[in-house]
Amino acid sequence: MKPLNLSPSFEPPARRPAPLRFYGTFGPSCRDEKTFCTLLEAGMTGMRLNLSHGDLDRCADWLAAFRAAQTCCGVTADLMIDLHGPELRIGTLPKPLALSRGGRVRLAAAPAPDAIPVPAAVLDALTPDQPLLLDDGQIELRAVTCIADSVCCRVIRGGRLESRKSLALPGISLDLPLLTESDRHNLTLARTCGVTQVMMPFVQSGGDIRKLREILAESRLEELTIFAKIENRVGLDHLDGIIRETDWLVIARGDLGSALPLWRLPAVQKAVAARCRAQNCPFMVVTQMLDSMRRHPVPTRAEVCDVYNAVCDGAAALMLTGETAAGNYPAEAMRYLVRTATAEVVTL
Ligand SMILES: Nc1ncnc2c1ncn2[C@@H]1O[C@H](COP(=O)(O)OP(=O)(O)O)[C@@H](O)[C@H]1O
Ligand SMILES: C=C(OP(=O)(O)O)C(=O)O
Repeated sequence: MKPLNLSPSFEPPARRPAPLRFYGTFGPSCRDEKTFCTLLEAGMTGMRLNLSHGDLDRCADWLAAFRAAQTCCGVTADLMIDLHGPELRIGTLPKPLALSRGGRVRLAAAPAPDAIPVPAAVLDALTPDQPLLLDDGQIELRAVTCIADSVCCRVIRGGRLESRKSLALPGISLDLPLLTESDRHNLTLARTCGVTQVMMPFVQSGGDIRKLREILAESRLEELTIFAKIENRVGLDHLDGIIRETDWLVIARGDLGSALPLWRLPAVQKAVAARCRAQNCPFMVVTQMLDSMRRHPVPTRAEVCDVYNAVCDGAAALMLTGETAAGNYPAEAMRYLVRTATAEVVTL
């Protein structure tokens, strides 16, 4: 594997940008006024809508509840849209699929019973033995036979696969457009929906951010703050150019963790943080910060340490994803996130 062109630095942050920002993610567990009020009272400063799971117009009720909660609590919060962009995901399944180790499963471009729907570009790129990582690497498949419109895979690591989960093809880089048709449609709705910030997935170069700025300007959305997600090796290789162009950088550990051997992720996170600090670029750390709180009301010791370490490394924002979107304890998770990140330094 080519060495990453990043030198780690363990210098303490020059300054802690204040105040810290905290985000939750909309989803089935986080869509009513009461929940939003609890999150805002806990210190949340903004919500992110992941457009890979639904368009802005389909979330009108959620957005109205979020606005009502801000009025009720007397605060103003950010509304961030996370574009679909060139991210690879599986399509919609009629029902979740149970995949067992050693079993076989078919990938197809068109919906078919018991097949996983994937973009046609994925089928074209697959060759026998190519690994596929699904749902941030929870599930692993290996291509066995590849024919034009269908690929048969062996299940290496099984699990329960739900609709629209992430898909990574280690070692393969597909040339996909910066924005999808649905992204362009959502941008036309952004102003009326009160969007204040936009997250761009799989940023590959400073040029991607310049292009996004042009598109935002054409849509009269130039005031939106841009958050560039670093999610793969190409993004890491072009980090300086991306930092120069973006307003914020996002260390998006879900997809980034599938693009590298997972044990290298902590060192890469530290190195990206150091580069952001050196160039005075505010950055956000995201994904699985309090993942066990999807199922439990109290986080693990390792999770609270991860949150605090991210702040010590200079993160100016932290975001919860599945913990608020689809977890059982969204309010408790936000409370732990804010309290841990803002806990006083201890001198012994
Ligand atoms: N807008 C939405 N509509 C329905 N479900 C959603 C939405 N956003 C998120 N979710 C659910 O919450 C989970 C976690 O959210 P997120 O981390 O944004 O997605 P993912 O892990 O798929 O990138 C998603 O996998 C999905 O099940
Ligand atoms: C937040 C992330 O992006 P997504 O939820 O789109 O996978 C991530 O990859 O860490």
